[in-house]
Amino acid sequence: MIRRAGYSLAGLRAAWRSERSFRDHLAASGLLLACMAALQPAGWWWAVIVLAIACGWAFEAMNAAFEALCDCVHPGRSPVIGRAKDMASAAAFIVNCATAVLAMAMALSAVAGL
Ligand SMILES: Nc1ncnc2c1ncn2[C@@H]1O[C@H](COP(=O)(O)OP(=O)(O)OP(=O)(O)O)[C@@H](O)[C@H]1O
Repeated sequence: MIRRAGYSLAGLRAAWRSERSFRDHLAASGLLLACMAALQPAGWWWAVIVLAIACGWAFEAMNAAFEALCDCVHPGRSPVIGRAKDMASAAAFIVNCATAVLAMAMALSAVAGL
């Protein structure tokens, strides 16, 4: 159990070091959490947004792992690899868009006092 958690932390470190989009994502998450601390939305918003942020991190990590695997298995250019990477990127993009919509809804409801 502890050994497996160590592998996971090593994976997080690798994603942090090698993937700019992963670092950008963590920075955006910190900013969103800081906005929430300032806006003080209803308690359930914290659960929803933290879950969305965690999904975003997970998808970014999976996307980074998939890209690394593609580059290892097929180092040269290939339209199939390009499409596969685009689709993995689209998966992370969808989660990030959903998080952005939730963040806007949270901000509106906090400002409106709901
Ligand atoms: N081997 C390849 N063959 C063809 N197209 C590729 C290849 N590698 C990357 N691409 C294209 O370049 C895009 C960016 O790929 P790259 O591996 O550089 O990811 P990245 O810059 O880290 O992107 P992300 O922000 O999604 O992490 C891919 O989505 C794909 O369209």
